[in-house]
Amino acid sequence: LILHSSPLPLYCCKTVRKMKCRINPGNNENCFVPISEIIAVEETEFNKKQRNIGRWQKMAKLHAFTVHYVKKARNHRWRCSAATFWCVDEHLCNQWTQALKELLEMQKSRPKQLLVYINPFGGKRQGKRIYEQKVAPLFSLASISTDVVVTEHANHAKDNLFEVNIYKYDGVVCVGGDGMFSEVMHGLIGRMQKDSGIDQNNPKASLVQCNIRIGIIPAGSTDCICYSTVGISDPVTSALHIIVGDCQPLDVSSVHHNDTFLKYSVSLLGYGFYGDILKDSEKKRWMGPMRYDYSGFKTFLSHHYYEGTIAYQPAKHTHGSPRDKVSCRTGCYICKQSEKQLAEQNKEHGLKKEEGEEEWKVIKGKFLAINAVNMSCACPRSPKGLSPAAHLADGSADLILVRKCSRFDFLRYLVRHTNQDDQFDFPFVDVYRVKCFQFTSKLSEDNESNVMDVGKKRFGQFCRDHPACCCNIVNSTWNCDGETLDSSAIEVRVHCQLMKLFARGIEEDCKDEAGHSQSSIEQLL
Ligand SMILES: Nc1ncnc2c1ncn2[C@@H]1O[C@H](COP(=O)(O)OP(=O)(O)OP(=O)(O)O)[C@@H](O)[C@H]1O
Ligand SMILES: CCCCCCCCCCCCC/C=C/[C@@H](O)[C@H](CO)NC(=O)CCCCC
Ligand SMILES: [Ca+2]
Repeated sequence: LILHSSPLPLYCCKTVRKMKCRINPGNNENCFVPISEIIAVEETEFNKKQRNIGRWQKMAKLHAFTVHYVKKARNHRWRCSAATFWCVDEHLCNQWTQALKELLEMQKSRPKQLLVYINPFGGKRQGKRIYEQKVAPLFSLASISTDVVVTEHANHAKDNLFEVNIYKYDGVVCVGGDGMFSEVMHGLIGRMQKDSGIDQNNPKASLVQCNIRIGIIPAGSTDCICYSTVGISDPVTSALHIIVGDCQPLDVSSVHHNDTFLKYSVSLLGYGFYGDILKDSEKKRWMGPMRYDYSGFKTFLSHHYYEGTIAYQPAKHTHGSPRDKVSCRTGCYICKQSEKQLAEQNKEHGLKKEEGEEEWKVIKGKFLAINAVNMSCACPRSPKGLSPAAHLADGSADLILVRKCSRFDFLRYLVRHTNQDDQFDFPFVDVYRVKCFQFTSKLSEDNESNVMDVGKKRFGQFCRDHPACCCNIVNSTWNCDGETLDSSAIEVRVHCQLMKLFARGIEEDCKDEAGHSQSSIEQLL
């Protein structure tokens, strides 16, 4: 929709929230709105205030309609803006309204019915207010009907997803943080496997893709998944991505221990530093999002390292590397290629044979942190994330090994998560792009081979009681997307594009001076 240069005698006024378009066709300030970014079209009553503009004042009767559309602001923020058009010809006005409504009806990827779960206790406990004040009015404007469940306890959403008729919905929305998203994801993926007769406890099982998209309205403490897939943690922006029906496939890792399914992960699987932060911060939930800063500082000072063995299979199917200078962006070429290649491989060889044939690389050592990330893990604390070049949907994870080093060096490493310097450019940091890996701690290896004597056990207890001790005898815990895992020995496999989000990845910022996006010219009406 080109707002000012229509050949028809339609006029646009700067009504609801300033819109930079003019009725003068000679003016250069065009405003392009792709149909895909129109939120709604409404017949509008022309009130006295609006009529009271110069030459139109004398006209007898004016007919009008309003186009609500996505306005892209800076830093990936989206807002709902509106432009009202009017003319004297009622038939012409109706024709425009009808034509635009028909075009909107043709946008088949838009959701019509959503199931919404709100965690009232996530983050700063604002979930319910955020949904009611900022999101529900937009859904209603876009004629989306919703069934809303305010959760009453942890796992409420997950359990509910095994009971309801999920197939009548076009998507599931979670209002909360990464933990709430994880619940909904486990519910949906688990339900899909159950309905297809797939045993989640089999680490080699080919999981069934989940085509019901999840939308995240950020109201948590880290909101890493939202930030990494949209570029900002902002409820209105996320609601608009849901309304326009965006679709972003996402890799999911399955985590097993001895043929028992533990959890799925989409963002961070962290042992050592991030596991210890999480374990400590759980006791401080009352502090809200601040708990991570408190526990982060404490864990940094404790400077614990852990001994163990990692075995991994490199992700040979993907063209990218974790040291690339380019990041995953909307319509990412590498993600598309990986998807194609994996599909071909699976067709030719079958998954089991392929994995069985490939070599495993083994690394033993003492680590301050072992992090496996399926996406960059960008969040407001670290805008480029733990692995800036990680891809959302390439079927691989970046395995980051931070070996034992001095506190000062570890601090230098952490600080690089917040600036433009390369956090992998340290002799004590290694990063690999993998499709699966296994970890066993030295302690559990020793336990299994029965070499652990009583003295060591006592020493282990001593170290737990004295966090200032950096010794390597106690186990850490795995932080799986913000939840702790019970087992330290795990087996992880990345499932390429197992699920989909209402998002489009991070868009390249290409704003003109007026702040309008220049993309999607082909889609213009
Ligand atoms: N009504 C509820 N009462 C208690 N816990 C809940 C309720 N609803 C959901 N939960 C649990 O609360 C946990 C944390 O929620 P959420 O992720 O929304 O917030 P957060 O932990 O502050 O944010 P983040 O995960 O981004 O750090 C989730 O794992 C979820 O299982
Ligand atoms: C001197 C300044 C140093 C600053 C260093 C900042 C580095 C920050 C990196 C943040 C990476 C977040 C990864 C995301 C993990 C989420 O799945 C998880 C659930 O929400 N959050 C945490 O575990 C919470 C993790 C909180 C970490 C602080
Ligand atoms: Ca990935």
